[in-house]
Amino acid sequence: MKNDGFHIGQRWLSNTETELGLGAIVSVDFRTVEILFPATGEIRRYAKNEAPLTRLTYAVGDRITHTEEWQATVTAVTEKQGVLVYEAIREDTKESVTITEALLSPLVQLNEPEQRLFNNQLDLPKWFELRLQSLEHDYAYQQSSTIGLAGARIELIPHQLHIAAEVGKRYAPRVLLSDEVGLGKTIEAALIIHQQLQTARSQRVLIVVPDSLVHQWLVEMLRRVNLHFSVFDESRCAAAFEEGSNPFDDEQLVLCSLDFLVQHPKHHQQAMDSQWDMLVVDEAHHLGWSEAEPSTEYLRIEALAKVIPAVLLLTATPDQLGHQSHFARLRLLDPARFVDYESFLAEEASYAKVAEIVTPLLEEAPLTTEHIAALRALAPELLIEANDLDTEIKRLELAHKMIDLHGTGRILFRNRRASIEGFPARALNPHALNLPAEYSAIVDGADLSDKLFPERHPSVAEAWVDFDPRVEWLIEFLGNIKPAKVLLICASATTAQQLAEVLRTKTGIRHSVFHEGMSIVDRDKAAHYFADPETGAQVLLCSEIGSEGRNFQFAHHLILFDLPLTPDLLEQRIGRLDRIGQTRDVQIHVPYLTGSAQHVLLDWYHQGLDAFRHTCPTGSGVFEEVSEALLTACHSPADTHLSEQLIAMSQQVNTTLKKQLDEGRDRLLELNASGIGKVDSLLEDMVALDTSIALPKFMSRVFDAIGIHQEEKGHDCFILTPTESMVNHLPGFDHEGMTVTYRRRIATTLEHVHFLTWDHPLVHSAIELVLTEVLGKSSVGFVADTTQPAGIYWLEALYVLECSAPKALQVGRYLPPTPLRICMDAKGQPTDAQFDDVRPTGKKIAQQLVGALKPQLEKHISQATTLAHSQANKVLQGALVTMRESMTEQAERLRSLQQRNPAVRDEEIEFIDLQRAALEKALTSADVRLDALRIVVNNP
Ligand SMILES: Nc1ncnc2c1ncn2[C@@H]1O[C@H](COP(=O)(O)OP(=O)(O)OP(=O)(O)O)[C@@H](O)[C@H]1O
Repeated sequence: MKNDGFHIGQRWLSNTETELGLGAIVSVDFRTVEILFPATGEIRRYAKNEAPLTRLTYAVGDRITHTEEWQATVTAVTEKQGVLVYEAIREDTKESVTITEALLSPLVQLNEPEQRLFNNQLDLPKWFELRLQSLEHDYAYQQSSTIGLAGARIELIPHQLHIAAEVGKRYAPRVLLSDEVGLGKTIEAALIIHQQLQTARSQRVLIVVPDSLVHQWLVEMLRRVNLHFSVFDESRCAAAFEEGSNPFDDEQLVLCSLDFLVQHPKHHQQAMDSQWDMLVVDEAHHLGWSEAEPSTEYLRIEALAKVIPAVLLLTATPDQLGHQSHFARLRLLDPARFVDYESFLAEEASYAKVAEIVTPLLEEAPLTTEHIAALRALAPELLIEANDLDTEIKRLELAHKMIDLHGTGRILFRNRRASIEGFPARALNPHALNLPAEYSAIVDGADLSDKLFPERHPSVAEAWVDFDPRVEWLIEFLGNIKPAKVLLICASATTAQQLAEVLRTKTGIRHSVFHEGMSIVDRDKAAHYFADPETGAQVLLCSEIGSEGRNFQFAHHLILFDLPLTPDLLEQRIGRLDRIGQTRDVQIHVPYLTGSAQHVLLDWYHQGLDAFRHTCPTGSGVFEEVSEALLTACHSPADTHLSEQLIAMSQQVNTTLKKQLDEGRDRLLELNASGIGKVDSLLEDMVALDTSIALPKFMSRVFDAIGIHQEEKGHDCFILTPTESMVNHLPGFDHEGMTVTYRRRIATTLEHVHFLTWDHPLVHSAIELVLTEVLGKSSVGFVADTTQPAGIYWLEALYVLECSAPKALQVGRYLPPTPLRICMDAKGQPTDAQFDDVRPTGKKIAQQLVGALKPQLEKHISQATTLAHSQANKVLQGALVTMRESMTEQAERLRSLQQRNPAVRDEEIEFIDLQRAALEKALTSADVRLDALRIVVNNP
């Protein structure tokens, strides 16, 4: 619209102070114009011929906002005495209205790049780069193999990364993480949760752990992956229950104890009623099950697992409560795959055969006709064709399918120490002591518990500490070994407390206790006191609850004051010290009373299973086979013949079971986990990210642009503080100042330092800030290219291909917001020119340039938009292909399973088909939006 001068009532924008909003002319005289900016209440007076103002005019189809804050769409524009009058349709009431420009809202902000460009709302050219880089980095991040993994404050340990990457990228993963004790299941779970959250595959996570591990999990989640979980217990839930609201609905990330859910059915129901994406259960061996008598623990978790799509169960000793319970947990994870215990046992018996058939698929040698026949016979439902085997990738895929359908499934992950290097050794130090006469009558009785733990018999309730030689041995041992830290584990809380009392009254040894009779807070205080390297306790006296999950690897001496009856529990106890992070050999001390039932156990573990010096993965299997002989030997410890028989039998069973495991289950797990080169490339990506300077460089520009001062502090650390010109509130930024590092090594040693990675919330909010600001949507800048004529110009147009869909569809896994940069030269030809150092031009020159080039620029923008659409179409087609492949694979797996198992319901397959249709619809509705424009002029 033609502008024939200033008139009262017209609306103008300031070119220099865009934050003033839309101004209204309040007076005009011969030489000056006065303008009021109602949004800020400020008045400016300018010389008419150089006023830095741009008239805001709308065209038919534009959306305008009235001072009363309703919106309308313009249908016609007329002018009366220099003031524009808009005919429009109100969006809310659909009425036709007439609005003079004086009634436009002063809070107008021009969002569209073209609108801003041609209304002189120009920003510094660096903001265009920041927008482009933010979009590009975010896109690369969404597509990266390291998403959710790179930002964890951990050492890069391959077996953990492999599992985390494999599981974390799945949609609603349901798996059993079953690494041997202390290999990092908690860390793996943290990585998976983090990855699922970062990719928006999950948003609400419920973690359930034993009482004694609540605090440790809370701290690990925060420390390792920056996730703040809320601890739920009776006190937190009771009040809300009274009010009738569901407290679980208030938080996204909740941590509670299994005991809490078992003790409080009403809170369990509340947890059931809240909608979770992921359930994590640690020490899942507590979920005991048998056909006749499933435990309450099992039933509570089973109920949750039925309504929560993703489930992670963690246990190092899946057979601890028997093999049936292990089966039940697998069935809980994948009811379609694991149908009944009998067929599971039969299937397990044929694992070795499956492994034998699958192995050649993973090798380069050609398959024989016998092999192909064997494959077909084993898996007739897969209808294997010769061309299913003609490339390495197809063979690998088939191998995994076979393992999934006929082997351990895709849901069981187990890393073994045997295949991981670098663990220190374990040494057994048995300390033989005489059986005191005071125990004679007790151990001669019929009760096995009395024989194993005579000190717990009521007749010696208080007195045993005075005559049991283990007590004196303990005092002497602690004195000799001082100041080395010692963890002592015994079966009962009373024993631990009584030993503590002796240490308190008879010695000056600093000690602490850890047992189920203490509150969670007191237990954590005790563990903390033990961990303190300077002034802490020398010894921590634990009941059995100290044998699970806790991290005590800073100590190198473990006293087993008594021995548990099952090998898995022994392994859990030793695992407190023998775990990742242990720097020395673990010394296991067993003070035992000669000729007692404990003596039998010691010999059995040591000679029958070699379970002290090495992890014994077959322990529970041997126990099931020889338990009768073991109990008989414990009942008659004096009969050395019984013990010898027991040991010989155990050795034999152990050898057989080990062979079966090696050839069967473990071989399959190994084949499944091998991933062939997968983890190597992931590790390379992680190391490349760790050493890349892209993030520090980008963040330093972002901090600079948004007004955060970054000062180098030494040790690869920086201090961030706000400057006076900080443009906006940045979520996650501490205005008191914060210390950050980009180095993993620093982050894993200095806990107070924030580890800035592409995963870090501060990096995300900085990117979001850049992209939600209008800054940078239009700009003009100079480059100095002496090889090109002066005055030549380019138009850079930045588009984003994006699609909106319900969050639950997680459409971002196929099509994250995708930036498309199109550059046009002055002749209207697309070019791949890139500009590194674009300088500001000064506002006035920029406006003149835009004014002069407007007709050409409009043409270039329309050409660029056509190009962007065609590029976007290619990207979209790629996304559709990937989505269809992945959905087809999921549906096919269920169809294959359905042929063997009628428990797979048609609805499950239909659900996948429905999802595919919804994704198809969402993806095809993806559209391209213009995000920013920059004019670059050569001015050498
Ligand atoms: N990648 C890692 N970087 C640094 N520390 C690690 C890493 N992995 C594990 N750890 C540390 O090693 C110890 C054992 O790890 P974690 O607790 O995850 O093992 P776990 O398998 O869950 O143990 P358990 O079988 O006893 O439950 C912990 O102290 C943990 O913090």
